[in-house]
Amino acid sequence: MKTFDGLFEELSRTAASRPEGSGTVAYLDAGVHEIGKKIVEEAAEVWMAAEYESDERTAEEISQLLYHLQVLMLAKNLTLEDVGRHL
Ligand SMILES: N=c1c2ncn([C@@H]3O[C@H](COP(=O)(O)OP(=O)(O)OP(=O)(O)O)[C@@H](O)[C@H]3O)c2ncn1[C@@H]1O[C@H](COP(=O)(O)O)[C@@H](O)[C@H]1O
Repeated sequence: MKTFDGLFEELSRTAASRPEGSGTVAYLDAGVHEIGKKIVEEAAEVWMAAEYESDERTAEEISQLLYHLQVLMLAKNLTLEDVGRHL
């Protein structure tokens, strides 16, 4: 099972190596504005799933929101420590 920190390490490597066909690279190239729109979309999907769908679907939507938040962190060169010190 993947953890939040483990995914961030993986995405950091992906951002540095820029493998062919990576969705993460495509989002990073699209920029903060597009990543931000994706975060708002995924947040709404989390809300709708929590109200009207199963726990499994809600967990899936939460995973997608967490992914897009991490992509934004990478786009802004923010580290886990930058975020963690506000928790
Ligand atoms: N965990 C995720 C992940 N969660 C969500 N997403 C992206 O978020 C999208 C889900 O959003 P939607 O439900 O709106 O689906 P969609 O309509 O197809 O969205 P769009 O791609 O059109 O924006 C997916 O299509 C992926 O592009 C993710 N993309 C990648 N990962 C993981 O990130 C790692 C690196 O991925 P790549 O960069 O693609 O190699 C791998 O371990 C992947 O499993």
